Parts: sequence; structure tokens; C-alpha cells
Amino acid sequence: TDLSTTIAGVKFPSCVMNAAGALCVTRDELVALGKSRAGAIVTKSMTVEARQGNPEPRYYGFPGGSINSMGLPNLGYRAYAELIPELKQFGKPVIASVAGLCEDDFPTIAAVINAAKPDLIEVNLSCPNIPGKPQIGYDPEASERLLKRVRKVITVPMGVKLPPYFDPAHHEVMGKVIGRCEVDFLNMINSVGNGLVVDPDREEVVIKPKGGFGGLGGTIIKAVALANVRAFYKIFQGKIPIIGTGGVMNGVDAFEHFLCGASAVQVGTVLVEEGLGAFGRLEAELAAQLKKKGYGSVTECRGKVKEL
Ligand SMILES: O=C(O)c1[nH]c(=O)[nH]c(=O)c1I
Repeated sequence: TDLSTTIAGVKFPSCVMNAAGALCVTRDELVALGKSRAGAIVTKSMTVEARQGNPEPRYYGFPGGSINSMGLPNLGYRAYAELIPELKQFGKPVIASVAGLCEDDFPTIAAVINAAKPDLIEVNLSCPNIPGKPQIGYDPEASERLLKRVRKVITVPMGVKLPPYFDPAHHEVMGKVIGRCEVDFLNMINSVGNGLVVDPDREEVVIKPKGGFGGLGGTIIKAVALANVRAFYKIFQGKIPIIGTGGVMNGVDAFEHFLCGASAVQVGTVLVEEGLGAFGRLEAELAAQLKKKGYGSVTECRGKVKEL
């Protein structure tokens, strides 16, 4: 079974890769991703200055998912610009995830990162965990302004990592914004922002930042992720490739993302919980599922989910 995929003209040896944020902050983590079965190396979203991130505990896994308020811990964009040439030696695409603490940070980072020639750049409009900072992706005007500014300085394929939307009207509005910004791929969804997990025995929240509020990931968000993948796949009639992120814990979850229109999938929670070995398991399970269903590749089943 062929598990390779192509996004914006870039060939991925496997359609399963890490989500920005999962095991991808340090050089050692990124090199380990390069040596693993991951289909790409996706960096942690980067800011201008290096950051320690939020106070711990800031990640908590539980049956069904995870909650995090990492607070953008990363080496700073200059360090990743220096790392990119080394990371490109592993025979798989390097995706640089660009964030920023303010709108002006994004083009500053994007211009320097673009010069380091990652295979693709993913603009993260959906970090939910910077205290006092609303998600850019929930502000269409700010999203359009920012995407147009970074598009001017990015010459490699540019994608956007979107937060979950919960209303078709929002899918429509963001679809129009994206259509006006020459976006080469989409990635959805980021974590479901500002959830709250409580430990009933200790009668406490489980993470420290923001009173325990954090982004949700894992099985519990799969249905939200699939809805967003499907909504944007339909809006763009499959013409903009979509990376499906959210709730992929096994091969069947990944298959569901492809049926809804994804061209590749990213994994976060399952990677943090299981480690890099998850890639081998996910690939084997996805290959078995495709074989069982009579599909020769993920491309064959893309967008094939039937309505009633
Ligand atoms: O807290 C984080 O660092 C973080 N956490 C997330 O769940 N999504 C993001 O985009 C980010 I930048």
C-alpha cells in the first residue's frame, strides 16, 4: 500500500508526521524525528526570541486526550534557521512552523526562515495559550492582513494552521480569507482552545497556566477536526491540500481524516503519550485499513466519505 503523499508539489515519503509542538522543540528532538518513520519533520512554532514557555505542569494526558498550555517554548527563529539545512538531510520534507507574539513578528520570522529554505512553511494562526492574546485565527481581518504580509516574503509553499471553527458561517468567512491570500495548503485543526480538565480526587485543575485552561487534543477532538477538514475540503472542492490534525490515535482515525478530504495527517497527543514508535504502528494500521477497504493509496480514498 502506498502511504506516500504530495502536498503543494512536495513529496512526502509517508503521509503521517508530527504536529508542530509534539517532540519537536530541540535539535535532538528534530533529528530523532528525521531518523524515525515520520513522513516529515515539523518544527515547534517559533517566535523571535527563545522562550521557556509557561510554568509547569503545562501538559496533562488522560484517557481520551490531552490538555496543554505550553506557552510557545522554542529556541527562537534564528536557531531553527540554522538547523534547517541539517534537518533537510533526512530525505523527508522539513516544515517550519511560524508563530509570533504579535503581528509584526510573523513577517520578520518568515523572511529569515524562508531564506533557510524549509520545504514548506506553516503559519500558525491558532496558538491558544499566550495569556492575554486571542487567537489570530478567530479574527478574519487580522488573519487576512497577516497572511498577505507573510505571503510577500515566503517563496516556498505556504500553509496556514487553523483553529477549530464551530459554525458553517465561520467556515465560509475563513474560506474567503484563505482564497484571497494565495495559500498553498491548510492544516486543521489546532487544539480546541481553552478547555478545562479537573481532577475530582484532588479537587484541582491539572495544569498551572491560565487557571488550568488549555488546548485540548486527542480522541475527544476528532469529531471537531473531521468536521473542519470536511468543511474546507468542500469549500475548496479539494483544490487546496489539507493536512488533517486532531484525534488521530490509530490507523482508522487517520483513514477517517483521508475520507473527509485530508492529503496527510499530523499527530500530537499520541506522539507525546507513545513516543516515536507510534509512527510505525500508525502506518501499519493505516496500510491494513486501506487494504481491507480495497484502496491502493491514501490518494484513492481522499474525500470519498459519503453523505446519506
Ligand atoms: O502552548 C503552545 O505552545 C501551543 N499549544 C497548542 O496547543 N497549540 C499551539 O499552536 C501552541 I504555539
